[in-house]
Amino acid sequence: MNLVIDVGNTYIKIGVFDKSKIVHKCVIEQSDFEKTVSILQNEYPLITDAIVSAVSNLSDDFVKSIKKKFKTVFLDHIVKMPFENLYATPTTLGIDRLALVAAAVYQFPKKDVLVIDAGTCITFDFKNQREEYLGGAISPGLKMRYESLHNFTAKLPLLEIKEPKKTIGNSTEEAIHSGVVNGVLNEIDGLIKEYCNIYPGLTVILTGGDAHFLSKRLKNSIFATSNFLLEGLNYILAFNNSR
Ligand SMILES: Nc1ncnc2c1ncn2[C@@H]1O[C@H](COP(=O)(O)OP(=O)(O)OP(=O)(O)O)[C@@H](O)[C@H]1O
Ligand SMILES: CC(C)(CO)[C@@H](O)C(=O)NCCC(=O)O
Ligand SMILES: [K+]
Repeated sequence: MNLVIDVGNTYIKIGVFDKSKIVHKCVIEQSDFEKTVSILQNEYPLITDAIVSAVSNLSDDFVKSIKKKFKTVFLDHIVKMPFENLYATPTTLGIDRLALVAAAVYQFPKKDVLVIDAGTCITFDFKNQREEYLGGAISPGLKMRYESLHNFTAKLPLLEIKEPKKTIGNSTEEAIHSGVVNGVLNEIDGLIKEYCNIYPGLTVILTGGDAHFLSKRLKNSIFATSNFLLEGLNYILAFNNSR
């Protein structure tokens, strides 16, 4: 069994996989990591291997504690990937984006796929039918947009994410919800449309912490899935262990 760990910008997401099937998933704060891994180890004593993807530098203690317990792959720009990376600056590409593209290659081989990950940031990542990764886009996530309106102004309150009641926001709160939520929805719908103009048979995946909230409100047809990145990491682990 495999322990699959996605260290995001805000949370750590952990999946336990039995071959290609996810049997357990949790989202935790960074500070609960050690405790959670011990609990999982007791619950799933058959875990032998682990893979870690991190968007930031991991502490030496973190690396040591995982290595001691499992045979571990730390995803970096050198680990072998099932696609060709045509990003102009491949070594600055986010590790999480590498994992998302790997998931797209395994689940939708020989297809044009756009992966949208709505988390701390919203990332767009495109791979074509030839399994070439071309790049995409990075923009602020929902929570970040609410926070930046508050942080960079004197008067705007910090609001929790909420569906706007109307397009024409008629109060400060409604105007912010309309701007942030409708802004993100129109951005996603608009970019999907632009990609579809170039790649008519495009498959669109929406994942990340805000995928569920957004998917119900998007015009375009998409696959919404919360485990896409973890599945990508599990595939990369299998791919590298079989070599
Ligand atoms: N229980 C929750 N607490 C806080 N934010 C949440 C929660 N559930 C969903 N979210 C949303 O999830 C987003 C955070 O993204 P995600 O859960 O994908 O993980 P992350 O580690 O923060 O980000 P990433 O993986 O993109 O680095 C925020 O924009 C927030 O609106
Ligand atoms: C964009 C984020 C922050 C999204 O988690 C991450 O993928 C990252 O730090 N990327 C590095 C820059 C890049 O991908 O080109
Ligand atoms: K993201």
